[in-house]
Amino acid sequence: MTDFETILLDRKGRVGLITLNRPKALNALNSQLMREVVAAVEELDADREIGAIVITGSEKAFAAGADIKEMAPKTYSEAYGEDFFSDWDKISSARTPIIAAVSGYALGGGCELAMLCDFIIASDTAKFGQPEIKLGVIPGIGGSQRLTRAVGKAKAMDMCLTGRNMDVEEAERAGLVSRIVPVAELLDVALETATTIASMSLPATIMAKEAVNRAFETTLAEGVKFERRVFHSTFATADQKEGMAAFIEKRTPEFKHA
Ligand SMILES: CC(C)(O)CC(=O)SCCNC(=O)CCNC(=O)[C@H](O)C(C)(C)COP(=O)(O)OP(=O)(O)OC[C@H]1O[C@@H](n2cnc3c(N)ncnc32)[C@H](O)[C@@H]1OP(=O)(O)O
Repeated sequence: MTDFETILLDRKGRVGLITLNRPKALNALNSQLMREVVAAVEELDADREIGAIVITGSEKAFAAGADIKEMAPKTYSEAYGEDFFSDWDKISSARTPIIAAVSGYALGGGCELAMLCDFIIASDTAKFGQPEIKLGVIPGIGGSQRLTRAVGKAKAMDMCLTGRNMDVEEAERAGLVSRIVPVAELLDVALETATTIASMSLPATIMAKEAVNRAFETTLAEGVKFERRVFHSTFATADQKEGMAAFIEKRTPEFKHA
């Protein structure tokens, strides 16, 4: 396991928990934190004993965005030359389901990190925003694309052009957040949810994630065809036999994740 300084990595049964841990900077995403989050996701994703991942921050801030102090002096040729922020794409390539457990500020890169996860469970104190416009830039980790897909053009334009924050009720109504829970219960609910996911057949959860994500990248007809082919392939797994046998025998399935 890698040593981490700006995140904490725990394993809780079949769930991997990544906690952003730069409290003095409200979890501002500097290059070290970014490297560590990507490395932790890759490590957990490669571990067949892990069936779901939770990424969380502190009560005050999931993350207040990319580290403005680190980023401010960058030149165009540095940003372009190093393909600044492209490493974050590795999070969306993870096959294991990832839940963002968001409390407090999820701004700029913080909102984008939450949207790189598969869904967001938020506390009643969560605030989401893409305030980059106020800094003279635009989102750079997919905010203009993923926010638009999540909440539609009108709200995404409003957020990206004014830089205003959404409170959690607005975010839930708009479809950015799957559930709102009291702040004191956020981590427990996220871990319980992740444990539920991790108790399902791992091949089936990976296939379900891939199928839902395909909906954003293809036509309806192609997406339905993709889903059907993947559905057919579940009949090659031991877990399909076990899941259906367990239903018929009125018992809890014992998935082998194979
Ligand atoms: C990835 C891209 C391309 O999409 C771009 C981005 O993500 S750009 C960044 C977008 N985020 C922001 O613009 C939010 C910046 N932060 C704030 O507006 C405020 O900090 C706040 C509203 C979230 C919270 O305000 P407050 O409670 O008053 O706390 P502060 O005193 O402002 O902050 C405490 C401490 O944290 C540092 N901090 C906060 N955010 C960042 C950040 N994004 N980068 C670097 N540092 C940040 C802040 O400077 C304070 O530290 P000190 O200066 O006191 O040492």
